[in-house]
Amino acid sequence: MTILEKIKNGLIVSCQAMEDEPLYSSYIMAKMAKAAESGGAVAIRANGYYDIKAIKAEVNLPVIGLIKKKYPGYKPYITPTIDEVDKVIQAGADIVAIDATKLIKPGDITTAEFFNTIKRKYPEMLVMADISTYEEGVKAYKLGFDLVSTTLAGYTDYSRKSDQPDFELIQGLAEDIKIPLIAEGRIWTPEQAVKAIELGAYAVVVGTAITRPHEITKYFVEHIKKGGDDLFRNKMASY
Ligand SMILES: CC(=O)N[C@H](C=O)[C@@H](O)[C@H](O)[C@H](O)COP(=O)(O)O
Repeated sequence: MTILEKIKNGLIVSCQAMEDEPLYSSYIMAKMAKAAESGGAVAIRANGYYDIKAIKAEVNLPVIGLIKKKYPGYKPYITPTIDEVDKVIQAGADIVAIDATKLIKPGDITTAEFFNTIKRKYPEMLVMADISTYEEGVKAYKLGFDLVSTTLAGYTDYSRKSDQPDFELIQGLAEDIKIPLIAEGRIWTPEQAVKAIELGAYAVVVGTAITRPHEITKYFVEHIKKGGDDLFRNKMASY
C-alpha cells in the first residue's frame, strides 16, 4: 500500500510540543505517537528533527514532518527553507509539510520557487502544502504538490478567523483540487472530524484536542466556569 492509500479516510494525530509547553520532549512526543498508534491513528504529524527521529523509532506509521523556525523579517515558519527540509528528510519523515501561503519566504523566494527546489533535490519525496485560503490551495495543486492541508487557515493575517474548523474551505478545496485535501486546524470533536470527511477531506489531522493536555484542561475549566456562571445567574434569577 502506498502512503497515500494508508492515510485515506483516517485520523492523523499531530504530536507537537513547543519549547514553552509542559510536554516539550522528544521522549514524550514519541510516547504520544505510540498512544495515537494504539488508538488507530493512520499517521503522525511531528515538528523538529529529534521529535521526528524519536517518533519514527517508536511507531510503525507514516510521519508528516515539519520544522517550525522563525526567520527575522519573514512570516512563514513551517519548514520555511531548504535547510529545514533537509533536516526533516534526514530525520526520516515520509512526507514533508511546508508553508505554501502567498507569503514570501526567507531568501525572498516564492512558494513556487521553493517547491521546485525541493522537487529537484528530492524528486520522490511527498510534499504537503500548508495553506490558509482557497486560492493558496488551488495554486499549490497547480504547482504539483502531493497533498494540500488547511493547516494555516485562520493563522495568516488575511485568512478567515474562527474558533471552529474552516468547513467552507475544506469543502471548497476538496471539490476543486484533484489531490488529497487534508482537513487540519481546530478540530476538537469526532463529529467535526466526520463532517470534514463527509465534505470531501481525504484525512483529518487532530493535534491540540488529543496531544496538548494543558489546552484540553483549559477547555474543560472554561466550560465549567461558564456553565457555573450561567447556573449561578439562573439560581439568582429564581429568587
Ligand atoms: C497553525 C500551526 O502552526 N499549526 C501547527 C502545524 O503543524 C500545529 O501547531 C497544530 O497543532 C496542527 O496544525 C494541528 O492543529 P490543531 O492543534 O488545531 O488540531
